[in-house]
Amino acid sequence: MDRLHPFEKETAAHIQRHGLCLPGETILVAVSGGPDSTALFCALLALRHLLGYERLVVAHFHHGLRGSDADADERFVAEEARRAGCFFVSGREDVEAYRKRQGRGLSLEMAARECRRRFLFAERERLGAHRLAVGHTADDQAEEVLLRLLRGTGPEGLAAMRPKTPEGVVRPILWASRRDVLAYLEDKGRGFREDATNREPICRRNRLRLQVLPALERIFQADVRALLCRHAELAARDADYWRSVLASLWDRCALEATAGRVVLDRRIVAREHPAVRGRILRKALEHVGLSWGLSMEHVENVQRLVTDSQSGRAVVLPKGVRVAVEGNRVVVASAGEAPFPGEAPLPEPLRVEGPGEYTWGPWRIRLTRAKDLPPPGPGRERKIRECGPWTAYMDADAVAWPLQVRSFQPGDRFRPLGMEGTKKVHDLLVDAKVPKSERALVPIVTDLQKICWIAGRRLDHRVRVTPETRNTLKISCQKLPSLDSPEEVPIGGDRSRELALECWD
Ligand SMILES: Nc1ncnc2c1ncn2[C@@H]1O[C@H](COP(=O)(O)OP(=O)(O)OP(=O)(O)O)[C@@H](O)[C@H]1O
Repeated sequence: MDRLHPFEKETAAHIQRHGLCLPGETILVAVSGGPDSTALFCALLALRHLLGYERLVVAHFHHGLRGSDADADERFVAEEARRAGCFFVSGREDVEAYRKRQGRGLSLEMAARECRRRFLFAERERLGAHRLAVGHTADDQAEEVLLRLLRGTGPEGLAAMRPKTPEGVVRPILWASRRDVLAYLEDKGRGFREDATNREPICRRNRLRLQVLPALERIFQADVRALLCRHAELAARDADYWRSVLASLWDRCALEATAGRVVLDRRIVAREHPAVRGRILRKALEHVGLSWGLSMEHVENVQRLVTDSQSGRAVVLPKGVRVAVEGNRVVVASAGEAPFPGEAPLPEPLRVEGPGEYTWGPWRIRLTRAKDLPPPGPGRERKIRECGPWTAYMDADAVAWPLQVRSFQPGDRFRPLGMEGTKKVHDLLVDAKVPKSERALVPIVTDLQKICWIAGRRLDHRVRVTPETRNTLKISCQKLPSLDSPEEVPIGGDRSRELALECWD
């Protein structure tokens, strides 16, 4: 122990304090070649005998970005592993291609992270490693706390990165600042690779690191990073407390909990303090798969439903999740599940990659390249005017692919064709007297950015066909016959005129 560097001693203490690894385990160390993960690898190597690991395996992921620099990073890490006598594994994926394929509006940073995680977890599984060690530091933690605070994640989110996660990811140098890391590497005479993009203010995280945190430290004349890390520790302690409170409350109030459906005892939930009620409702929403994309307003709406609404009322949340109150029960149902017995489940969102025929709920949706439109002029205007409310023509070049067909979600807004400002979709449906029970079945066509078309109602201004439009998409919806209403919804109707006139405003 005496021969250990202070950085290594501190890392050993952190590992032991949080129970990050046990003797006899195999650890997969994720090494980018940057200073943090190089220091992590170096410290874990030095602690190998003290902590009694069975094996250290080095994993490196090549993101297919940054050209020859990334090749050199891979060679550097492979060489470090070879010199230390450790087994080395590497993986590679074209992140840009992955991002395009996913079409979820992922940033390059997010796509890189997803690809890297997939690779690291798959390798851990394949090699039977017990832990996956990553080189996050206290500086990364401070950035993460600030990012989450500004994203409005709520108190639990401020716990940010934990030293150890339920999936077996461990962060042995989460205690260390970047300054500690650099001093350690210098003392050990270890080189590392530098990613030049880390020094450019190209994404929010980099801007926080390079501009905001230094400014805050100047203004407050304090170690703001350490204060933010302290917040994370306190928030983690509170989050652990809440977890145990919620577990026992869940046992009392969850009457049923399957993969897509949770039924809670409304009397118990309504009696609780709003802070507890909000958390138990969030837990139920997480249970049916809704953890991201929930705003505070969504949770407030659900709270109000539980405390103030009459039986039979429901609210629709992102991803088509519905919460309904029925007598003394609160039913939380995922998109494919029905909240009330006998009620049709909401259709799952439908991804539309290109022209073709699709089915979404009770609708047949046809998307074609509009070859039937005459060139710009009165003929084209007439054609659009006469297409009826269940068909729309859109400027194909104004659309960010892929399209999606989904139900109305609270907070949905769009700019109806011909209007100056935006309008709430909810208000549009209410004004159009669409019965509440049918609102969720109105097909809403969106692209990667926003709403494009509300079938039967309005097109969004952004995707309208103009005299400059070169490529046009034609989309139409037709209701499939059902046992209750064997008639198909007629195509056409009074709104066709209105729509076409708006088109040329
Ligand atoms: N290309 C990669 N291959 C393997 N592991 C990686 C790679 N990129 C990141 N990691 C792991 O994820 C951790 C956090 O990644 P992040 O991009 O935040 O790196 P960082 O804080 O700049 O660290 P480093 O200085 O090690 O690059 C890294 O410390 C490392 O353990």
